[in-house]
Amino acid sequence: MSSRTVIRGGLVITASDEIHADVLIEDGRVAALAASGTPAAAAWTAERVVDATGKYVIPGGVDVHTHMELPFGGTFASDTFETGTRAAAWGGTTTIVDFAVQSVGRSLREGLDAWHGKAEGNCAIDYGFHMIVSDVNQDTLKEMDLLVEEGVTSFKQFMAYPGVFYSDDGQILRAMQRSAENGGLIMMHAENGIAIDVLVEQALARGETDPRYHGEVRKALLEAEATHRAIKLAQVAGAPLYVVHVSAAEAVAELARARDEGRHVFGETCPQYLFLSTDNLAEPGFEGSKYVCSTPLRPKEHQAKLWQGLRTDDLQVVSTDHCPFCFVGQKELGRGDFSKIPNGLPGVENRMDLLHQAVVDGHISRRRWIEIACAAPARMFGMYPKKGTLAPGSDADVVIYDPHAEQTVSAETHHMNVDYSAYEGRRLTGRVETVLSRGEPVIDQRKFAGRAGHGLYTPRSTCQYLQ
Ligand SMILES: NC(=O)NCCC(=O)O
Ligand SMILES: [Zn+2]
Ligand SMILES: [Zn+2]
Repeated sequence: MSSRTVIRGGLVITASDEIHADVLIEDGRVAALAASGTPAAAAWTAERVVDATGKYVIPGGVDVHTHMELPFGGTFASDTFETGTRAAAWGGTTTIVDFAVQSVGRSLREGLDAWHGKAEGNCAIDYGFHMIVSDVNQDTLKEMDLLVEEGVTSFKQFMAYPGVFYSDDGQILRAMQRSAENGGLIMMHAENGIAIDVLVEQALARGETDPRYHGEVRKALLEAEATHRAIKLAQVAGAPLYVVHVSAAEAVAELARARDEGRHVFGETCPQYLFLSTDNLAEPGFEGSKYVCSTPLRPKEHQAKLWQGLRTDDLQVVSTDHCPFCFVGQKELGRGDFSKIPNGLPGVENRMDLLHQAVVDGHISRRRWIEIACAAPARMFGMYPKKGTLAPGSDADVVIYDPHAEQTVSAETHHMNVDYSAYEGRRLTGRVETVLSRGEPVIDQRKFAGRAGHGLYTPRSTCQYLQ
């Protein structure tokens, strides 16, 4: 039996258009859009009519960098797929791409199966997977081909974290060569981890143990150097490259230069680098641990270059790198030694609102908001136009967004399973009102109406900027 919903009277915003239009949804997909008030739109009948007058009607957010339940530093990221995807929906995100992890000595398949096991039946919104490749060998390289065929088309490698996720330049080159052949996209954590470990050891020996030293040893120059090296390795391999969580102005410059040369090099940044800084890492007592992530927060001056990169398309995507650890019992593991603080910040619920605030503040346009948060991530990782836009045939992942509502961000009211907010007390203009996932309400007028298990696994095609 077919089910129909009509959303009436809102301003529909996609990456390319803004139009006062009604949206007809049939069987979980967008069936048609028509200018509000026209006879075509007026003729539509439906079981459910949503009034969006005075609101924005936007595609659901696509967050292509999350770490639900990630094992890190002797503990696990505190959001499960159930709690994390519910929180994502509250924040207007309707698709996540999380990172399955290959452990050293194990196969990609084993890691991927484990992540399917964690996610299946638990998600409130749709999800896909990238694969973290921690152990490049002949078997792994062959497995990469199979994963691309089955819809896991992107692989993260780490130039940081020696002894954990780290790959050396030879391993990186081999994986890049393979991805040049099989169409996969290498996602790079670009920091010189070997040099950073020397600086960590020296800082600790000087008694510099507070969280702020995490930012000092993970130098912008070592992010820039690794970014440059990754770009050159990709060039040698003839492979495209996507650099994750870019935080340093110097790294943006490396990306810009490569793009000016016409290379297939892409960059992602995250809200924490746009809205937070080393001032947060230096908060008194052990408060700074709440802001420990890698790449680290940078001095405020870097933010202008990140915004500029987002406006000029030297950076294409804003994702969260959502990787929450509670202050009590988890971040506290690093009291007396900043290198033992689990790395990562919560944010899956905050991204769409923070980026809307960037619209209000004049950093980006409304359409660029949708581009960097919905359309570009969907294209980058092979999900467009099913995800990331509102067009006939797209999944009806729709957010009714109130651009005038005021909110104060707080751990008291957020839905992420973590005991603090990185944005505590921040006043924001704009708020999610209703969220549909494939036509079904997940958030209905600020009440949770979804269910664990509604979210489906989404296999992906290869990067659509290269097709
Ligand atoms: N970013 C971070 O600090 N934690 C998550 C793991 C990663 O993305 O490197
Ligand atoms: Zn990383
Ligand atoms: Zn990450």
